[in-house]
Formats: sequence, C-alpha cells, structure tokens
Amino acid sequence: MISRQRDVPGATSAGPLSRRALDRLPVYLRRLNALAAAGTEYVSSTELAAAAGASRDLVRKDLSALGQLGRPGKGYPVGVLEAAIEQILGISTHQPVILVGAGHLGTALVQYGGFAARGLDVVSVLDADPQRVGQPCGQLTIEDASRAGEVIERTGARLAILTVPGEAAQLAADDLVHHGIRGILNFAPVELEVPEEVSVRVVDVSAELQLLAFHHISGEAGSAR
Ligand SMILES: NC(=O)c1ccc[n+]([C@@H]2O[C@H](COP(=O)([O-])OP(=O)(O)OC[C@H]3O[C@@H](n4cnc5c(N)ncnc54)[C@H](O)[C@@H]3O)[C@@H](O)[C@H]2O)c1
Repeated sequence: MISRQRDVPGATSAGPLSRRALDRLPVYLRRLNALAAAGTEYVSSTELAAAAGASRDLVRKDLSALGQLGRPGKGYPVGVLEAAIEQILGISTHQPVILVGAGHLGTALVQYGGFAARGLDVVSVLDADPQRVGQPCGQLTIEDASRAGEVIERTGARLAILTVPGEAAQLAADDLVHHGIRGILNFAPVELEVPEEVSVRVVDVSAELQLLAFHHISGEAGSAR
C-alpha cells in the first residue's frame, strides 16, 4: 500500500515508538489475533518477524517500547501483547469513522465487516448525489454530504474514509477538516493538502499492482540472465 503518514510517533510507557514501528504494530496484531483464536499462549519474535517481513532484532526493538513483555525461554504472552498493541492503536476504545462517497468503492467498504474487529466503527456514510441520499448502504442510510458538520458533531468522528472522485476530493477534505476530522484515509487519486495536524494515508491499488508488475518483470529479467 502506498501510504503517507503525517501523524506523530506514539508515546508508550516504555518510550516513544518510531513511525515505522507504529506501522508494523497492526501486522503483529493480525498475527496475534490469529494465534489467540487458535488458543496459542506464547509467540516468538521469530514468528512475528516472519509475519511482518522484518528481522527478529527489529521486532524485539519494537516490542521493547511496549514494556518488559517477553518471558525468557517462552516468548511473548499472546494475550498480553495483543492488549498492549490494541491499547496503543486505540482499538480497545472504538473509534467512530465516517465514509464520504457512497459509490462503488465506498459502498463495498461500508459493507466490509472487518473494521469492528480493528476497533473502528463506520458510523455514517455520506454522498453529494441527491439520488443516493436516503438510500440504504449496508446497515446505514446515506446522509447528505453537505451536512457533514452535523454528522461529525453527532458521531464525534475524527477519522474519515474518502472515496469521492478525484476532482471532488480536495473540497470534500477541506470541509471534513473544517468540521473536526483529523485523520483521512484517501482513496481518491489526488494528493490532498491538509493542515499539519491532520494525518492523511493514501491507498493506491494501481500503484501497488505496478510495483508488483515491476518486481515480477525485473525478477524474470534477473533469472533470464
Ligand atoms: N486507491 C485505489 O486503489 C482506488 C481504487 C478504486 C477507486 N479509487 C478511487 O476511489 C474513488 C471512488 O471510486 P468509485 O469507483 O467508487 O467511484 P463512484 O463514482 O462509483 O463513487 C463516487 C461517489 O462519490 C460521490 N461524490 C461525488 N462528489 C462528492 C462529494 N463532494 N461529497 C460526497 N460524495 C461525493 C458520488 O455521488 C458517488 O456516489 C475515485 O476517486 C476513484 O478514483 C481508488
């Protein structure tokens, strides 16, 4: 995923986590969730390193910022580590999220059931098209994007997913930021300009595919040599 993050690194009881370490936490957490579901009690740094595509030393360094959680000869207690990471990522307290742009992509995302397990609740979906306002979208009813301010005040959302066409994205983002949104997951193919205190992450599936194609082609070229 091509992503750009402008938020500050996390502070933990054991010290600050770098931005890159913060980026790895959700990957560790995904592995920990699977291990917990399978009833596994301890996990090694080697296993987490394999899941994250990182070195064992890096995993140990990342996790040392969460406190003295490792047990000699056993590894990390899965439940304890899960809880520590969830706390840092704010997953133990559910975060309301709004989605702006209830088209093909937006509708699919609203209907995705996996956000809640990550501590995220999509609480409102908005669109500018009067034909779409009032229509059902998953469990929600599409609200009028011109009333984003009221929706943000009502829901307390600070995070938004932006799935509007590129030409509408900057104005939509300006409006969201004006009304208190502080984190935007942007799918639109434009670079948003936002104030320093607002975090933007960009999702670009095409760029990811291009990268894969590049690696595939250069891999083939390398093996043909
Ligand atoms: N990043 C990726 O990998 C990726 C993949 C697919 C699509 N996209 C992008 O996601 C966006 C949505 O794609 P789609 O296929 O769902 O498009 P779509 O046309 O189906 O949906 C866009 C929706 O946004 C609404 N809209 C337009 N202006 C708005 C505004 N100011 N406020 C609120 N809603 C508004 C439209 O009424 C429409 O319902 C596009 O920008 C597209 O380029 C990105």
